[in-house]
Amino acid sequence: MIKINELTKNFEDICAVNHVSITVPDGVMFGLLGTNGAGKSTLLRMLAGILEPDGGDIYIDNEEDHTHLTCKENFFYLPDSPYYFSNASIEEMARFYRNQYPQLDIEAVHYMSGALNLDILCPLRTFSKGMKRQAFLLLALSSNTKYLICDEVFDGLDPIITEVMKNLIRQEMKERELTVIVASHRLRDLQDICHNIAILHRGGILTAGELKGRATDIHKIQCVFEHVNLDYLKNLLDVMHCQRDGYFTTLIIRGGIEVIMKGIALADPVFSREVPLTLEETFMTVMEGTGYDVSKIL
Ligand SMILES: Nc1ncnc2c1ncn2[C@@H]1O[C@H](COP(=O)(O)OP(=O)(O)OP(=O)(O)O)[C@@H](O)[C@H]1O
Repeated sequence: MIKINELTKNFEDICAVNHVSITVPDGVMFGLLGTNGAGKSTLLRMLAGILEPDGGDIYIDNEEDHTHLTCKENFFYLPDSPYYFSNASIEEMARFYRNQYPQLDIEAVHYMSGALNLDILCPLRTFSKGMKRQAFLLLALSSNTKYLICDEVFDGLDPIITEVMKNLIRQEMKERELTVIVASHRLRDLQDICHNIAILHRGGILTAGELKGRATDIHKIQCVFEHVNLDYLKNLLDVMHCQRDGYFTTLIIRGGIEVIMKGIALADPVFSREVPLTLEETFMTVMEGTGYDVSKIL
């Protein structure tokens, strides 16, 4: 388990990460979402031990000093543009990574490269962007680390390979409790694989919680009213977004679901029910709440 407590990083007068606290349970995929410049990469780089925090603590499996060698063996950090030697192939990179990750499974590298139709001996510089991403993801998964930290994970992958990679990651999470922390803007790709998310903005956390549970405390309620009094509802509940479409009124509301449903019942609906909120809707609603111009994102 990773526990981040009040983590802070400044670059001169920019506060890139501002007192962020997050807990990442074992065996899950944790998605870090946020606008450009929100602080996602900086947070990941501190987790990977590349950047020194200015404040706060990182506990890995209850150990505070995660720069310790045994901890490093448990971390694979995959940056947005991974480094490789000029003529290196997948096989050479596997041998290089084996110095840091003695548990790296060379057979798995061969198997996955074959399954993905990647030439294991071909220089990586001749690969397309998506092929390079596949190569580094398979190297990362074969390294058998407990934690995989990715700055963008499915970027550049076509829809079929994205599904293949998701399945490989799911398998590793299930079989050996691999924990993946990923910063990404590809919300649709994260929707069905992330267990937990945190939305960052200007270095701080806007919301965090389980994606499928109700821990984010944002709910989407579809209602039909004979006579709707939106002002009444807005006074009663923290209505973040409201859309009317024919008979239907769709409300996105922050708060506990029981309180929300009781509040809606007071407005005397003909019909009301909670419907699932997509990751995009969660993100847009949270960002709208900060006054962010969401049209910049879409
Ligand atoms: N090495 C650096 N020197 C100075 N400022 C930096 C440095 N790295 C990041 N920053 C600043 O810190 C803030 C957070 O940057 P970061 O790269 O963590 O954002 P991000 O959420 O990953 O953004 P994006 O989605 O665009 O990749 C930005 O304002 C950025 O300009």
